[in-house]
Amino acid sequence: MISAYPGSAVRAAERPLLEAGAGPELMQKAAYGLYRSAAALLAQRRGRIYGAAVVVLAGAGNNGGDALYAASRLLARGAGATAVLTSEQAHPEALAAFRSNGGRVLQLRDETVSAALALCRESDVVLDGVLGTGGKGGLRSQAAQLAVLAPARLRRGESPAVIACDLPSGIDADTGQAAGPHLRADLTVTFGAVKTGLMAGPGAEAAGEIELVDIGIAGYLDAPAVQRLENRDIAALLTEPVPGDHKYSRGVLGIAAGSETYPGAAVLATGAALATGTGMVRYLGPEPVSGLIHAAHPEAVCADSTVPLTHVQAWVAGPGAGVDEDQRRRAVEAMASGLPAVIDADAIQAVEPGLGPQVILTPHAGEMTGLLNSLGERIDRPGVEADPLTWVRRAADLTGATVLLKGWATLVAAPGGPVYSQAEATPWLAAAGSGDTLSGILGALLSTDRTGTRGPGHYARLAAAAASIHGQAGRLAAESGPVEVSKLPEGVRSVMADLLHG
Ligand SMILES: NC(=O)C1=CN([C@@H]2O[C@H](COP(=O)(O)OP(=O)(O)OC[C@H]3O[C@@H](n4cnc5c(N)ncnc54)[C@H](O)[C@@H]3O)[C@@H](O)[C@H]2O)[C@@H](O)CC1
Ligand SMILES: Nc1ncnc2c1ncn2[C@@H]1O[C@H](COP(=O)(O)OP(=O)(O)O)[C@@H](O)[C@H]1O
Ligand SMILES: [K+]
Repeated sequence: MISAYPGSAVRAAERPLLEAGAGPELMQKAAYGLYRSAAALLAQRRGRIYGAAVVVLAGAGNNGGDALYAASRLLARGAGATAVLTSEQAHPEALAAFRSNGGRVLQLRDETVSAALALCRESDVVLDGVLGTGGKGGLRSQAAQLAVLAPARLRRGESPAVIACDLPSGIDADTGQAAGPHLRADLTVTFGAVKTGLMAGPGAEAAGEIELVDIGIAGYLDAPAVQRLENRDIAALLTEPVPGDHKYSRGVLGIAAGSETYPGAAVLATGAALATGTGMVRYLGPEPVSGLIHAAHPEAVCADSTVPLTHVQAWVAGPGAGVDEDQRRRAVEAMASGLPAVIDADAIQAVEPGLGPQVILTPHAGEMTGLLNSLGERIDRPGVEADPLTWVRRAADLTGATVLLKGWATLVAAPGGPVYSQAEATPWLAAAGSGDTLSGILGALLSTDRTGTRGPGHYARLAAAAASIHGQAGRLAAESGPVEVSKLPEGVRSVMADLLHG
């Protein structure tokens, strides 16, 4: 489990140590961790550190100090380094150490911006030490022009690799918002604790990989604000059949999805649920859709019945439901059933406040915007995308349901409770029908759930697990080319096999 804390909480945890005079020691620990990561990356890419070209973007504060000290260590191993100072001030001791190890300095001004960008582009690694947890708003003045730098992962290039010191400069350490221009990284080396701003929204997109450097403040932190499940956490949530099982005891999933207009959604959700290991799918919907489901998945049991007359352990309602009135009624019945229920796509329009955490809403940003406005908030889609952490919490609190907000980092909030962020996905998953498979995966996890846990956050954990399995299946599929959503269940089966037996 990865735990993340707002930048403000990390600063508060550091305070007693700073007051006790441990500031320089903390900075050396941070800088050493940054140096180690940069050295490993350089060794991997070019075989050795000697002769590497390093650029440090250094702001006025301690973030610049960390980056300058890290670069000093690279200088000591034979790298060449230039510090681009984005402010008239720089951390004095760190800059002195950098100079005395042979580092060159370029003051960023209007007339040196293009030289600075050229230096970055010709370098092997750029250390972003412009702003850290002390940053307010986006990059300003000439530093804003550095935001055009694209990390190697976004250019499919070898160099320069961009390493963010603590967090990408210009990103809000608490929310992940980008109030203005910001830098983007291949790797973020973060100090003391992962910041929540690296787990959500623009911050998650800008961070790249995340590495945590322990600087000895863990004992001063309270409960995390956001968590991320790792595979061992997900494995602990999964249920395997045991010798005495029969199809009903393994868990039956009811799926009320698809319509004459959008029949495929039901096929995709069913396929994904079966690949995740539900014992049985009972499908409710119109005959033409049942026919397609039977053709693709003969094991599914289909009827044109109602939710109360159908015996299952969990529901999925909404994918591809369109304006089908029967499917809408089934979604409302599923929400009222008291059973775990995934409410997706068109069914989200039927949501009313007063739900319980066993109801899991799975909007994308557009559906989230509609939901929030129907609940009295005034927010547009760009507003949701800019600060998804705030809005996913708000939606959970307003509805009483668990809310999963899809995106590059998928966020899950339990009402009044924990928040999870999963970022295993690939942008190849931004494809029609991809969300339908996510609801099938989540439905299957809910139907087979035998952990016996019903405490706060349990449904959020299962939803986070589903998002991770979906994301990992997408990554696996993308290894052999563009993702064909109808083939995604094959990836889901492999990911499940690894989780269960890996
Ligand atoms: N406090 C500590 O104990 C430790 C802090 N560390 C590092 O220190 C960082 C925090 O350092 P600071 O508090 O000095 O803050 P920062 O280095 O994040 O930046 C603060 C400076 O930038 C200016 N500034 C703020 N927003 C700006 C903007 N939008 N455009 C231009 N200038 C802006 C401020 O006026 C101030 O001079 C952490 O992120 C981390 O990298 C590490 O050395 C570990 C220990
Ligand atoms: N840029 C992205 N990077 C990674 N995953 C993404 C991205 N955009 C969307 N996804 C994922 O793809 C899925 C898309 O779901 P959704 O928009 O509901 O699709 P549909 O309604 O067509 O089935 C979600 O799981 C979402 O998290
Ligand atoms: K930074």
